[in-house]
Amino acid sequence: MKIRGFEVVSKYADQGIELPRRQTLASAGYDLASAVDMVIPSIWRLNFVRIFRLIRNGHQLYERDYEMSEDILKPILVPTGIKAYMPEDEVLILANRSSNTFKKNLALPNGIGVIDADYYNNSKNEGEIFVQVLNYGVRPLHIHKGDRIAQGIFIKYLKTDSDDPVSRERVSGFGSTNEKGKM
Ligand SMILES: O=c1ccn([C@H]2C[C@H](O)[C@@H](COP(=O)(O)OP(=O)(O)OP(=O)(O)O)O2)c(=O)[nH]1
Ligand SMILES: [Mg+2]
Repeated sequence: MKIRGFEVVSKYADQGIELPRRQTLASAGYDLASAVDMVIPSIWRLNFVRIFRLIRNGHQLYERDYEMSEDILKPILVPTGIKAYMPEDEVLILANRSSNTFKKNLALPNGIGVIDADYYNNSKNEGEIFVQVLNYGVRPLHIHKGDRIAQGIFIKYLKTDSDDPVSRERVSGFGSTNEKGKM
């Protein structure tokens, strides 16, 4: 019987994606790895672009410059090629690995990632888990396919006496339940 677990999303089938594992008997987190090779640019460099625009515009920041720099500064999404299923009253919490901050200057800007049970197999991206990251080091960070990037911890969550969800299902993720739907 299926209760909770991980699966490879169909986009990455037969691409050698391994299912997340715990490293030791008493490790809480299942380590999630990057599904691709990619470069995470340094936020300093990105901020430099913003400052450069400021100077170029004679210290007058136009609305479009704000918009552009905000776009540039969006966190990078690292695909994992993995989806997680679990009972409705559970959630998979994505947490950073301590070694990411100590060795790689890599932060999860959302603090923790919340992977809802109903994200699994959603019609937009099949429930693929993405790890939001920011590289606060000064150099670009090269990530290789298979590098462990975050850890996922399954936990049960509680509901209030007057619990009344707005909708019965989710469409996708990263702002899908937002009325403006812009994420
Ligand atoms: O680091 C993350 C955080 C979230 N998600 C996916 C799973 C989660 O179920 C969905 C929605 O996340 P969340 O509820 O944190 O974002 P939101 O901004 O509230 O979006 P939504 O309106 O879709 O709930 O996005 C990830 O893949 N990685
Ligand atoms: Mg949400």
